[in-house]
Amino acid sequence: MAEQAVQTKPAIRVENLDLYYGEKQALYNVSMDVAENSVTALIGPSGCGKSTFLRTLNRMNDLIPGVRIEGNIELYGKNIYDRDIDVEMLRKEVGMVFQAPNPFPKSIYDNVAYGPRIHGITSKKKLDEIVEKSLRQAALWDEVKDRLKDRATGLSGGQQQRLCIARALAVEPEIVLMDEPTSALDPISTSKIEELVQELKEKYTIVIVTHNMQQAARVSDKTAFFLNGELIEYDDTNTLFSNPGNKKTEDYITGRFG
Ligand SMILES: Nc1ncnc2c1ncn2[C@@H]1O[C@H](COP(=O)(O)OP(=O)(O)OP(=O)(O)O)[C@@H](O)[C@H]1O
Repeated sequence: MAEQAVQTKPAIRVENLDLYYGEKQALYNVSMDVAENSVTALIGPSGCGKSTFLRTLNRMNDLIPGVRIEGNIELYGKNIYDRDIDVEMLRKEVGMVFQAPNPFPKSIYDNVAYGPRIHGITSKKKLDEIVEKSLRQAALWDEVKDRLKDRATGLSGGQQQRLCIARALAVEPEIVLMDEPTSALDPISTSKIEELVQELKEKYTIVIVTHNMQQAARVSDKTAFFLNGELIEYDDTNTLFSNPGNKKTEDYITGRFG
């Protein structure tokens, strides 16, 4: 019997996605599959729709008045825009890390324990375990283990961003969305986050918006190039950067515009 190729289901499947802010269309017929345990980078010039697209994946655009979405987004085969979707649960499954580190004005411990507490975990022992595990996963534990009760806002910018990653991981998401997570950070903190992204894909599926093409090339398995709300090219990162299939991609990655 002929050997059959193993078909792995994508973690995320986007089909024919259009998004409008009022009258203005910001995404045009975007389709994309994202494989589990991979890093996907979204690149493109300012205003091309990268952040808008990222936010559709955990329905963060729902919070913006006048947004209209057509098309389908499935997470493990389930349409996340179905009526019966619990958006709170969706955002637990699909965590998010933002451009500027935004820890709560609470202790380091309470920042990480925040999500688990909201989801009903009260046992001190269990919370201690989650806090330690999440901080370890975010490569921050050793730096903060002796000052968990200190205020998070006293950490450096890079540490705050790793804390925000730990906070996102504490509720055990499947997918982590990152919107330019290093744009406010110095080069050393940036490389720490980049290393971390590589480690995290063992357990999580990561979609990251970046302005920095070198960063996309360093951290991602697949890259999606957006222009004026359209997905122009989506391919293995090596292929997209070394042998782009579209002239517009080539012009962008060689710095002809952007
Ligand atoms: N809340 C909003 N209301 C109306 N229009 C918006 C809103 N957010 C974004 N847009 C518009 O949608 C388009 C895509 O914006 P988006 O922020 O997704 O692009 P981007 O590629 O992430 O840009 P940048 O790299 O500058 O963050 C732009 O034309 C932008 O002006």
